[in-house]
Amino acid sequence: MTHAAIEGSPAAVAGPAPAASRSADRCTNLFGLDREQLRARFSEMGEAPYRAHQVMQWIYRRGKASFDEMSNLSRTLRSRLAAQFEIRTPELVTEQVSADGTRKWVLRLDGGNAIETVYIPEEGRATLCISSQVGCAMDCSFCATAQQGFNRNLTTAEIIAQVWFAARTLGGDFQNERVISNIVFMGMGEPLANYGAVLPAIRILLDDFGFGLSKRRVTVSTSGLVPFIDRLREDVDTALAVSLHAPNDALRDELVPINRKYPIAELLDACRRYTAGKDRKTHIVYEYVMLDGVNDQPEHARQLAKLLGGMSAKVNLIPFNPFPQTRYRRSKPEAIQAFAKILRDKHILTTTRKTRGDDIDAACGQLVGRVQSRQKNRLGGIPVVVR
Ligand SMILES: C[S@@+](CC[C@H](N)C(=O)[O-])C[C@H]1O[C@@H](n2cnc3c(N)ncnc32)[C@H](O)[C@@H]1O
Ligand code: SF4
Repeated sequence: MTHAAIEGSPAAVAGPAPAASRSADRCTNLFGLDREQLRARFSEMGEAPYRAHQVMQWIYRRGKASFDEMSNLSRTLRSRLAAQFEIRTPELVTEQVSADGTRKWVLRLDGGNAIETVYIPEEGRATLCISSQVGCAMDCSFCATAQQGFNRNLTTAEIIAQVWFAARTLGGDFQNERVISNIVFMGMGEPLANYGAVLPAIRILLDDFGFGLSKRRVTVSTSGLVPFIDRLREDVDTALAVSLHAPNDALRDELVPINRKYPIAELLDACRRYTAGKDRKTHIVYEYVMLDGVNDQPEHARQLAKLLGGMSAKVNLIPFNPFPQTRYRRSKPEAIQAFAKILRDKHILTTTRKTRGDDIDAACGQLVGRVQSRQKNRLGGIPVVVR
């Protein structure tokens, strides 16, 4: 086992290459291959690359997971594909449906781990919240996932399988119905700490699923891994949400320990680079969990307004979602309103997140899945990714 510190090159935390990219694998899970990778595999097999596109259409536009059903491919090709590839659909452990229609699925992974995926239908949109890691090593003090520790990165295939599973379970036609209009990497884990698997997953979401997701409808939420914010902009430039949660370094060091590595000034510089040259309406959403008596005072709101003044920013206040053994409490509604008013008076676009699915522990930060043999590790107080 080696320990890769967050220090240094992005590759240090990108984790191992997803299984899907190791072309020597005998049975590659097709959920893990983006268009270019699949075309390359078809070329290696001596098959016309356009066939790769046909296969992807069966999987991501028609929701099929069996080669037998791919009727525009010859019998010979279908059996060659079955010998080299698999389409491994996830195994459902439990499904819970909230009074507000939110659905939470616990999906089993190899090795006894399980992750959680949440579907949130709302007026005019339907958001799927997906996981990127089993647990999380970032150790934010107010997050239930952090309490689980970190086990491993998800592969691209495991990320994509969540979306495919949700679309199939919701019973929609992948092509014609907007069963899923938005995807947010806000489930278990820090997506930018698993960049090597998350990037191809984003490409598959944008290029191949039939929902017609634009990059504005895919949101990567991060606790602030600065080098990867820059990489994301260069590579796919999706919508970005930043978990800020505090207006000064002293408090953020305590709530979001990665701040000790990438303090607020560095983080906001990366955010400025992310929005540079874009339409002013392209905001970064700054998430701010409202913790009673901790970060919810008028002084905090004034500091936050000063910090974000002049930036393409929208603040999303998230009422804290409690979990067993937490030391925090949710801010009082009056405190949240007063906080929002201070920001709005300073012309900062501010919304308060409606808590969804909390009766089934499916709200932000409540996802725990099942994390086997936790390997959370710390180096000088900075969480490290273990691989
Ligand atoms: C679980 S995280 C996953 C994405 C990424 N790791 C991040 O921190 O942005 C998604 C969002 O939930 C927030 N969150 C975590 N724990 C929470 C809690 N107990 N109550 C409300 N929001 C929480 C995070 O701060 C973040 O904004
Ligand atoms: S808030 Fe995000 S980064 Fe922090 S521990 Fe939870 S999942 Fe990880």
